[in-house]
Amino acid sequence: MPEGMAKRAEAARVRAMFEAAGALAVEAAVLQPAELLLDLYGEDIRARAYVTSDALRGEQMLRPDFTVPVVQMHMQHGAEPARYTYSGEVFRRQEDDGNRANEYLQVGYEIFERDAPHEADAEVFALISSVLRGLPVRAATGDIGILMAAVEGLSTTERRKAALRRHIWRPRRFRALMERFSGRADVPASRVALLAAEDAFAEAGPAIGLRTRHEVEARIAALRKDEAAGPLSQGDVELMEAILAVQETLPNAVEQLSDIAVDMPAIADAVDGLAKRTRALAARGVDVAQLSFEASYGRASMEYYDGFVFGFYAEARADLPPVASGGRYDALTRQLGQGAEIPAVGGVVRPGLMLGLKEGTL
Ligand SMILES: N[C@@H](Cc1c[nH]c[nH+]1)C(=O)O
Repeated sequence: MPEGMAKRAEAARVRAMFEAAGALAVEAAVLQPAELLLDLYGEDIRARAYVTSDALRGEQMLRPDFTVPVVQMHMQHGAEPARYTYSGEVFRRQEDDGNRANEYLQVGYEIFERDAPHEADAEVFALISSVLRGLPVRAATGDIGILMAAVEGLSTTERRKAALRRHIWRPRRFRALMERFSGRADVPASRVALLAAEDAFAEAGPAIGLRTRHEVEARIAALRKDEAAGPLSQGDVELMEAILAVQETLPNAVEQLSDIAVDMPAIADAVDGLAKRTRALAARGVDVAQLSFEASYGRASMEYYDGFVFGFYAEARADLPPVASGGRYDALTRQLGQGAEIPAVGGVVRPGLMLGLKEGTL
């Protein structure tokens, strides 16, 4: 059988498994409205989407995934509980590695469910595990919700928290901000001079930028306020570092994070959610004692994730993209919900990679 057909047959087989688990099969257009949807993916995908323009419809993009169009479709028809499956190509530019496909098949499963989010998380993970059973893959898990709660729990200004929240997805930038806010990195001399100046405009020369004088003044005022807020405490910095360093089997991670939560109560609910998810996974037969959890995992993927995140990787081929991946995206349903929202979680598998692993042709 030609390779493309074999992949399609594999995709159909997986989709049938997702339908058997209770999902309704849906489709999404290949061309999606970029102006409306592209920002929801975050920086990485925004840079990698194929965007083109259309005189009638404005900017269009080749769908970079199905989750966003499926959420949009679901929220247009109310926000009731539902389960969906889909199968088809997604398109992402590859900038660094020419061997990685820029067009490939995904088969996905999405759950919209109000009650017991940990049960829905476990359902998606266990279902995808069962689809991959027998293949040489290992799983990795994380939880973006714990990082978001940790940022929320810092004793600092709302402005600094917002900056850290935005950069959860850019670990190096996040670290640099933590250093700056804690006073460990020097403030650039030009910034010190600007903030100390009696009249910041005195030696500024003529206005040549696009910002108005009023906007520049507002920015300087915000920077002064930020400086006056004082540094993040050493304790906060250490707690954040301790969280980011958690890399353990799932039960040990729950234990470590519970210890940290004693000193940072802001993460207690999120850690409780992790403990519940761990029990729900075990109840579905997942060997949680062998499952790895990394607090920093998932910080480079879709920026719509805000809770559980996971991926399955070919054991002997660290160079390959994940064979399956997914996560929770509650806030995305609110962003597309026109006032409505419903917690949601899902994941995809790549039938092309599954087949390659099965046949040893990767
Ligand atoms: N859409 C995600 C996978 C996913 C599905 N549901 C949740 N996450 C991706 O393409 O990477």
